[in-house]
This record gives sequence, C-alpha cells and structure tokens, in this order.
Amino acid sequence: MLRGCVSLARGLRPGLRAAPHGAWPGPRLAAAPQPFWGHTAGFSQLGRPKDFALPNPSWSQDMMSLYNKFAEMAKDGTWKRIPSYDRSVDHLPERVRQAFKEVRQDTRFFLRNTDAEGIGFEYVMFLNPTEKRIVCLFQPGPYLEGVSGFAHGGSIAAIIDSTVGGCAIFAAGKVMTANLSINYRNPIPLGSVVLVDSKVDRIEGRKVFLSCEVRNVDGQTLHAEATALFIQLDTKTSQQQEACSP
Ligand SMILES: CCCCCCCCCCCCCC(=O)SCCNC(=O)CCNC(=O)[C@H](O)C(C)(C)COP(=O)(O)OP(=O)(O)OC[C@H]1O[C@@H](n2cnc3c(N)ncnc32)[C@H](O)[C@@H]1OP(=O)(O)O
Repeated sequence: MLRGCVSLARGLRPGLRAAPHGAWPGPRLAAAPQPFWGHTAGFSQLGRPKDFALPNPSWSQDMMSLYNKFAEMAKDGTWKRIPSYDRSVDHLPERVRQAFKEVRQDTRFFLRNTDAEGIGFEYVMFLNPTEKRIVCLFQPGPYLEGVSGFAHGGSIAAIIDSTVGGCAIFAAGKVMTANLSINYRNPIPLGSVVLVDSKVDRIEGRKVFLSCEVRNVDGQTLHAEATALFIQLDTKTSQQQEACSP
C-alpha cells in the first residue's frame, strides 16, 4: 500500500508527486515556520531549553535534504516543525509546566537520552495540522543497534510510538498509548534515514486510532507498518496525565 511517506520521498524529486496518505503539497515559498501546535504563546521565550530538532553535523546528506524540503514547506504553515527537548516537561505549555515545579530533575525524554550527536535517535517531526499527520525524519545512530548493523526493533517502536503519539496529542490532547501493533518488513540500516509517516485514521469517543508507515528515502522500501490506539485521558488528571498534554 502506497502512503504518504512514499510520496514524501518521491516528492523530493522534481516533477513527482502522489499522496494517497494526504496531498503532498510540494515546496512552497511563504512566511516563517509556525510554532508547535500553536501553543507557543504559552511558552517563555527566555531561557528556553535547547531544541534538538534542528540540524547538527551528524545529520547525513539525506537527512539534511529532507529537512530542507520540509522546512521550505513549513514556510506557509502547511507543515510545522515540532521542537524537541531532552525533558518531557519542556514540551508542555508554560501554564501546564507550572504544575511541574517540584518534579525530579534527573529525567530525560526517552528519545533524547544520549548527549553526543548522531549516536542515538536523530529525528525531527513535522506536523500537518489539516491532515492530522506527522512525518518524522529519523536517522538511527550506532547506539540503537539490534541485529548487527541494523536498528533495534524497540528503537523503531519508540520512534513510531512517539510519532503517532504526537498525532494523537494534536488530535485529542492528553492521551496514552493503549495499543501499538507493528509489522517489521525490512531492517533499517544504522545511519540511514527513514520517514515515519503517521496519521489519525479516526476518533471514536476517547479512542484515537492511528496508522503509520516507515519507508526509506526513495519510498521504495517499506521498513515497518503499524497501527495504534491512544486513549484520551480524563480531564481530572494526575501529573502523569498532565505530562501527556501538548
Ligand atoms: C509528554 C509530551 C511530550 C510531547 C513530545 C512529542 C510527542 C511525543 C509523544 C510520546 C508518546 C509516548 C506515549 C507513551 O509512551 S504512553 C506509555 C505507555 N502506555 C501506558 O503506559 C498506558 C497504560 N494503560 C493505561 O494507563 C490505561 O489502560 C489507559 C489510560 C490506556 C486506558 O485506561 P482508562 O481507564 O482511561 O480507559 P478504559 O480502560 O476505560 O478504556 C477506555 C476504552 O478504551 C478501550 N481500550 C483500553 N485499552 C485498550 C487496548 N489496549 N486495546 C483495545 N481497546 C482498549 C476500552 O475497551 C474502552 O473501550 P469502550 O469499552 O469504552 O468501548
């Protein structure tokens, strides 16, 4: 089944476009990139933590090429780059973060748990709000090894969970993963770049159903496909539940 990541990859090549997962808008020239979820007004602009979803020297040519394409498309707001921090709490709007003043300081967002660039999860997510879709550009580093030379299935699950999770948060606010089902189709070589293309399929009450495909840069290789169920949490939240709020 062809999906958006195929078209994303193919969209890099001039003249090619196809988008069964959602229209591939193609590069556009316009205004500056928009902030994450529109919540940026709630963030302090001073003393912001480091945003890791920006290019660094470990990013390969493929990663940079894809990043530049999405950054271009973000200029008119069709796509939005999602900032990424090394603590979960820093993803929250300021009003919500206030509730976390007393949280322990030694936690790290799982995907940002290595300090050196390029050895772990190198990724950046772009949100298409209209399509309730997130495409994550993912470059797995050498510390994510499973079978020799290839990314560990757990690391692939983690990046899928986080990408579909971002979609679910966008669509439904406070959510948690209830089910994640992955079919691994082809191994992902360490250091390669893949597109994790996820979207909300439907929402039924508190249930958010999502699907995802992971493909290589030219879209020809399907590495994994997944479905996920996220459950919207009650508004009478615990701190854990608050942590899932965008
Ligand atoms: C932090 C922000 C960072 C942002 C960074 C960028 C994005 C990063 C994103 C990172 C993302 C990382 C994300 C993470 O890592 S989340 C961490 C991994 N997930 C968990 O630990 C969740 C553990 N489970 C629970 O807490 C509860 O079970 C939940 C909250 C899920 C539901 O318990 P709750 O008491 O609330 O609901 P309910 O039991 O009344 O069920 C409600 C309905 O749902 C149906 N149902 C329930 N479970 C299943 C199931 N497994 N399959 C099929 N259906 C299921 C159920 O039948 C019922 O249906 P119905 O009878 O009404 O028809």
